Amino acid sequence: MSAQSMLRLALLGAPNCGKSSLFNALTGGKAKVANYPGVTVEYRKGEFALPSGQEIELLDLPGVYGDCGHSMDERVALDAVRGDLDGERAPDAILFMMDASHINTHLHNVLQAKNHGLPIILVLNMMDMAARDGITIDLTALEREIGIPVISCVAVRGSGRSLLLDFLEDWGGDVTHGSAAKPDPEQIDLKDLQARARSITSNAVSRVQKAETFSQRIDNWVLHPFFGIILLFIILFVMFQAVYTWSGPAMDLIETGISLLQRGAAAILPEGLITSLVVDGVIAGVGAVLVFLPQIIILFAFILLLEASGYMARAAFLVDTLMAKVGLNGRAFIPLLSSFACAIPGIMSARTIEQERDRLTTILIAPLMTCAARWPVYFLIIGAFVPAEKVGPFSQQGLVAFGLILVGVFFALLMAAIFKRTLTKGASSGLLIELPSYKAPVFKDYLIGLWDRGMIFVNRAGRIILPASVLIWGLMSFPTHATTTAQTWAGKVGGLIEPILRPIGFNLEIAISLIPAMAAREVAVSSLATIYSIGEVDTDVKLTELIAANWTLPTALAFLAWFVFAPQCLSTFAIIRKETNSWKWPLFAFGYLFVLAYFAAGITYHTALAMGLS
Ligand SMILES: Nc1nc2c(ncn2[C@@H]2O[C@H](COP(=O)(O)OP(=O)(O)OP(=O)(O)O)[C@@H](O)[C@H]2O)c(=O)[nH]1
Ligand SMILES: [Mg+2]
Repeated sequence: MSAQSMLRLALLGAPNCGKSSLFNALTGGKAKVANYPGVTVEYRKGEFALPSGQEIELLDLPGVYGDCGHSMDERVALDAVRGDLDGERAPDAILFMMDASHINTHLHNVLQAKNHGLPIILVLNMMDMAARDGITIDLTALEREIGIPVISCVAVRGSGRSLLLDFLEDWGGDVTHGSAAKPDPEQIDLKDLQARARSITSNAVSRVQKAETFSQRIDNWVLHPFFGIILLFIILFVMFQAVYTWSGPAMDLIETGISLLQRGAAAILPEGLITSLVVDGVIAGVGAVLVFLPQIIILFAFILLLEASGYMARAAFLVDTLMAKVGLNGRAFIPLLSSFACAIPGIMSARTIEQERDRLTTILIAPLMTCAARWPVYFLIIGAFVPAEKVGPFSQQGLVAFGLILVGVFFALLMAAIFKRTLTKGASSGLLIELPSYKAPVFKDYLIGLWDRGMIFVNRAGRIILPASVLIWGLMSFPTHATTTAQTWAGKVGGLIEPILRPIGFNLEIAISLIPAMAAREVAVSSLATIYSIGEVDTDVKLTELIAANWTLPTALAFLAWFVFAPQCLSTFAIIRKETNSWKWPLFAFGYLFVLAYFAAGITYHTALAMGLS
């Protein structure tokens, strides 16, 4: 079948109604799915075929609340439907999706969407949730009143999608042949549209009067002004404790594996440069980062659970007052929280913020959230200098990690307050967020999500850390007559920036490791591993032990302080450049983060020295 006759359908609808879930299920796509509004901020294409052979190209779009496109993500969705996206034709028809459990508040949106002038059907998703909440919908009456086909759906279940697929068999043919009905437009103003929607729902939707829904009952506690905050704090605290206390055995296993591999390679390969390249360069470098995989998995096991359950949006609601105090838009919470995985999706999800200035403030502070690439650095230094003991029932290392994250958050809030009073002055609006219903995670999606996060970490080891380790090994190994690090090529390159870093307590090895860390922050760890492995004959000595033996405590603390700000991630600046469409803001972000990192490291170093730490 030619590309021309492939049917292009767009998934339109309010945020969090299940568009990406359906998209993934039908096309085998990997769009991010989570239980809060504003997950998808960019369009995505995928394909699938109906049993009849009809091929369909499906567009997953960001959620929209109407047809105005107040924020950047909404504009992407509306442009896609109107055929205004660069290099993309308009879709042939619209699958308008709606969360059936929120039909009363959302119905006017589908009436408005009829104005796009494309064949359209209403996919009433989450029928299972509607049933849980005691909502019954008369689909025939609804269809008659709105004047377009209405299909019920449970996107996350195979059986829940079958009605939709059956319907598409016939309708798809009609759309292809141009015989599918185009709806009559409803060119009336929003108020009248809402009134009409109300009258339709009063005829077609009935609701068993329950005193409180399941979600409301839980929210009495979760959103409580006092207990709610305590619960949020406990959740975050337990998360970081778990990262430390549960990861031990798996880490030991990986460490043993790596050292066996090193010994095996040393035994098989001929003595000399090749062995050194494999053992000290590749295995030591890549292994030094891979050993933190268990921690990353545990961290994401928590984050994904919070995202899927519907708690994330509640957390945003709880901290809204605090955010407003520093002048941050309530919508900034979710982009900032996403930045704990990586600043790049975080910065992109700032698209959900309507006010341009607030979006910019959020983008500028997103790199201060502790991204997954910073974890290996924290783990390494904490592992080397903080004893693995308990303070009461708590892991001391977990407490320090939690502290570092809070420092990052504190500075993010501080910088936001400063930016909002200077660069990005202007009123912010409060948080208007629709709280999703609580849901148990879809187990398969949860595991896939966890697997994907783990693979991102492992792939980076292959794509970035491996070449960087080979590079550092090369620079460290030549000229072959060099007897000290300073005499090697790496030493010469590192020596260029070392004088700038010496006043803040950094040694030559750190200076060298920071250069390839421009590619990814965790490369600092793999580079240190390679640098120290080359001088070390015994492969069983752990990197933490080498660092503990070679660095003073003030240097280690300064290094940690540097990484709270860690300006050096090139991909972050590339995405800031793209999202702000200017060079000014990435350069500014780099500049301010660099100054902060430098002073934080310097102050930490000299304070530690003055306190007599060594
Ligand atoms: N119980 C139930 N949960 C569903 C159903 N469809 C989706 N979900 C869940 O609803 C949440 C939101 O799903 P998404 O697919 O991310 O929603 P979206 O419309 O793409 O959201 P945005 O990208 O924010 O616009 C996720 O937690 C899904 O697992 C359904 O039919 N039943
Ligand atoms: Mg989505």
